[in-house]
Amino acid sequence: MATTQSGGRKPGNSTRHVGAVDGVKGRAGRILLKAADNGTYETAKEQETAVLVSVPPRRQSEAQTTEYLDELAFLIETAGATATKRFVQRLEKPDIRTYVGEGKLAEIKAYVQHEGTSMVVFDDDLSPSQLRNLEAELLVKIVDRSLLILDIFALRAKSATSRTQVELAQYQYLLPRLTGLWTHLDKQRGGVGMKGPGETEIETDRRIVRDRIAFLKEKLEDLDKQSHTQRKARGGTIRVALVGYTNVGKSTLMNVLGKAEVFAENKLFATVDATTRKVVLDNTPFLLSDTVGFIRKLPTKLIESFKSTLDEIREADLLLHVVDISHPNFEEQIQVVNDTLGDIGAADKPMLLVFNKIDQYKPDDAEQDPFGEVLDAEDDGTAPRPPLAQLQATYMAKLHDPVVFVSAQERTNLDELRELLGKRVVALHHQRFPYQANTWASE
Ligand SMILES: Nc1nc2c(ncn2[C@@H]2O[C@H](COP(=O)(O)OP(=O)(O)OP(=O)(O)O)[C@@H](O)[C@H]2O)c(=O)[nH]1
Ligand SMILES: [Mg+2]
Repeated sequence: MATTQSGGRKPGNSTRHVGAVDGVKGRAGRILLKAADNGTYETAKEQETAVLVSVPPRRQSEAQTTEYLDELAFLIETAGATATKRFVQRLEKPDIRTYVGEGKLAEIKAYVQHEGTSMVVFDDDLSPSQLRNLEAELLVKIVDRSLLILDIFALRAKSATSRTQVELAQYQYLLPRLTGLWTHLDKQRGGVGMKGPGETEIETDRRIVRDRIAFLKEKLEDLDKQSHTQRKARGGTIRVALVGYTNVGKSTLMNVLGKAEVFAENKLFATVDATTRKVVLDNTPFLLSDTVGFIRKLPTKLIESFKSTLDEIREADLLLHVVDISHPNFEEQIQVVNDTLGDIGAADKPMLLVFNKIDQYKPDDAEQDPFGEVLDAEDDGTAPRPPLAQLQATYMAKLHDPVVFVSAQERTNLDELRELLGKRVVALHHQRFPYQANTWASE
């Protein structure tokens, strides 16, 4: 594994930006864990370590900050490294030069050098100049949120389409960052057997990257035409898409509803490729698609390049919005999903809210039966966790729509979900195809 050691860079591949080496070769490459020359990915022999850094606004609660850092740690773990330390600095906004202030930067540097940490991970996107300054100062791999998410997507993407989509997003991320990343290294290098790239080489690389972006866009258009034709062929059937925050249990639900074998794992972005299965409820067949999960601060370039995967959502007749009720931030996650649906032009779709993982849900009084009485919550800055019955009533009143509480894993209340889903599908079917019988005969 090409790990950049603390305090010094390995000659060779680390003189370029972390994404560049695999990128210029022209395939969606891993960034944190480097691909071997033969194109296979090494399993980490020695785990990479990461320091997490966040600059929350002053008004953000302590609990919220911890939640966000927990999520970042989870992302890092999913990418194959371990978070060993967290640095938080409350600022009105991040420092324009180095994201954190001077004092905090010195603190981080001291820690990284002492511990030999392999990378520093930032819970936001860094500007090209911040990235350059931080690399020059900390002398280890600098990873921002987009780079990290792109890396996980590169790890997960399996189909030709999703691999092309990830690769496109990686190049788009890389392009504006090519310049700075080279120049500061030039200054540091000082000629000890490390002949650095000059401006001409940067220009050449930029051109290669631009060409590659154009090529990938074309390739995606072709792939898109094919999948559009495929989707059109399914024209006479109601389409339902599972949507939701990452790791809420969409694939698990797909497996139990669609009797499919979809990869589900307690890691973020287990699913990057959309999968579709035919399901029959109330004698009405429909197509159920499992889709990629959303996350806060999802890189916009990634959303754009994932257009054809997201078409699965845009073209659906009904969305099954899965929520992990046991997550302390589930309400914000609902909001992130709704906002992202808005961004991709799928905000006004009929939706059924499915609250999953009720087996893991603990109301504030853990002794209490989850469907029991309301109790006062302790004020520790986190939202109170009322009993499920109360939550259900609140959401049903708010949405004027039934909501279902299930455990996909424990198979709890799935009949209720099937009944509700079946009714919606039959209604949509009659609406869409008024002259068509809703039986297998029509298929
Ligand atoms: N306790 C509990 N765990 C569940 C339940 N449903 C799913 N899980 C677990 O949650 C984790 C994530 O499940 P997935 O089905 O992969 O979630 P996903 O929404 O498809 O995630 P991404 O594809 O990463 O967006 C897995 O470890 C599942 O076993 C549930 O009802 N209860
Ligand atoms: Mg999944």
